[in-house]
Amino acid sequence: MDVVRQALEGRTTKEYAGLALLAFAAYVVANIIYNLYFHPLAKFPGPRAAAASRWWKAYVEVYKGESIVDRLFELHAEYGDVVRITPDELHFSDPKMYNEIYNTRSRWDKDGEMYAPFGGNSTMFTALRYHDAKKRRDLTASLFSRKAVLSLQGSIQEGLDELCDIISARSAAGKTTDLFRAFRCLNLDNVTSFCFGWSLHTVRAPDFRAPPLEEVQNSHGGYQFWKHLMLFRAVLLPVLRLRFFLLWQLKLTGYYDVIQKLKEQVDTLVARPDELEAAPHPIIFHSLIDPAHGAKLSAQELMEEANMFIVAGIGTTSNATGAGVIGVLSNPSTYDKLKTELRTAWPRLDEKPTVEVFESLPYLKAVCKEALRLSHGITSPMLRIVPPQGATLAERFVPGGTQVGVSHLFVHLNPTLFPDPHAFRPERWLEPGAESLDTWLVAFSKGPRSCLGINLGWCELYLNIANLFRRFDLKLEGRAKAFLDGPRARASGDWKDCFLPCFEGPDMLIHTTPVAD
Ligand code: HEM
Repeated sequence: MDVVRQALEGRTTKEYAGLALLAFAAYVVANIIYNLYFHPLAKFPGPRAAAASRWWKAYVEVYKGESIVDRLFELHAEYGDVVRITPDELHFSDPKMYNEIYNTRSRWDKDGEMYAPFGGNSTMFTALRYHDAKKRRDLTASLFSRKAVLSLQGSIQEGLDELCDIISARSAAGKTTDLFRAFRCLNLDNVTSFCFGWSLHTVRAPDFRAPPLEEVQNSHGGYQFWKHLMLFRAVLLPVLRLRFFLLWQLKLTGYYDVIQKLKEQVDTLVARPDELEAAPHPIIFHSLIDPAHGAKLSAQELMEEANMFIVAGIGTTSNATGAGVIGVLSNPSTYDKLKTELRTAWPRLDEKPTVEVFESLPYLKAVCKEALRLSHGITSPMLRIVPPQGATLAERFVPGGTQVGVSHLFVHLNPTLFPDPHAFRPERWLEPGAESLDTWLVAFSKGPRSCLGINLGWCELYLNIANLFRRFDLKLEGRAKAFLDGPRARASGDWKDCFLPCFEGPDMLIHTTPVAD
């Protein structure tokens, strides 16, 4: 210490700054040398720049604006089944590793950096530890059971009826419809009415350009920035929150409408829990607020949990619907088979079948599975932390603390499991032995952190596809947002990986003609 003190004594500010810079440079160099030669993952293959520093991945995702999944396909082709893509992170390409990492036995923590941009770790989705998430999950799980979802299918069908009326009116006026936007609106309305008992009726927005959704869509690009820049996040997130707060105070429209409505509801229910009785059906607040003992979570936690359901529920379901629509329209024989099956099961338009009937239709089911396969659910590798004792993955020992993941694309686009993987081919789910493929449909993920909303997601998807293709003749105008027809060299086609796929391609404009019975 004396040596350090002597070295620092009597220096000018400039010299102090120089020394600090030198110390920092020495730290960076030492860190790089450690990462390359002495780190427990040093023997795993991958680009040297990626092994040296986290900045390589940040460079690809933030500076170059690329999807890491595209790089991962190239890297696995070069280095094999396991690739080190940051000093502490491994990605696996073998679909079998998906089941090793995301399964009911393993209760590995989520990675803090990946989930931090969604705001703290106070919700079920962002809680890093399994036990914390489970406590929250248990509170609302019954609301998302198959029985509960089926009992509320009528309200989802009502929303679809309104959407179909709007599409019919547009068609009568000679307008095409951006079905990607239309279904995002519908899914937002569904999530709020299912979870909170009210709807903003965003399907009524002109051209389905609902301000809350346009804002969410435009803010997706920021995800990679916030994920990587820890320092920025620590300093800027409070500033950003202040901005949100000010905008909200100024009563600007957009996502603040949603937050405002939620806040009014939460404040009312926390103050007067007996008002829950006025809800049209069981909602999440029945589970989170006990009329006898008050709220189980604070008002702030209730708000965050509620907001999380919206974030989790809109993009995923509408992406799957979009992939289904594009997929069916990309092949005339798929279109004809689906229409024929739907017409037989639903002969009179005014007698709408239930979702249980739709679930029994083999071709529709295969279309929905193919839509989920090619929309992927979540596209980023969902990083999990190997527990302290380490684990054996792909026949190699992986030390505790390592971030590991398998992107859904490496399962869904695996050519051995799904030959000609980019093709939308529902028939693959109907061929002999196809039941075994179900294991590899991982759009909702697997294990204890898999999707809580899976029953709602399936129910919406069946109803969306069935109603659209039974009630309208559809024709794609030009090229659409592509899940399927993007350049094959880029696995991601027209989207960028922002946790979910974030679309950059042209609008999904569809000519719709209402059909008579
Ligand atoms: C097709 C539709 C959907 C797909 C493909 C999907 C996919 C997923 C995936 C892959 C996860 C795991 C995320 C991770 O581990 O990082 C997840 C989690 C979750 N999803 Fe979904 N989701 C869909 C619809 C919904 C809906 C409609 C809701 C509810 C409104 C919902 C609520 C949730 C919640 C609460 C979690 C967090 C579970 C936890 O961490 O324990 N999802 N979803």
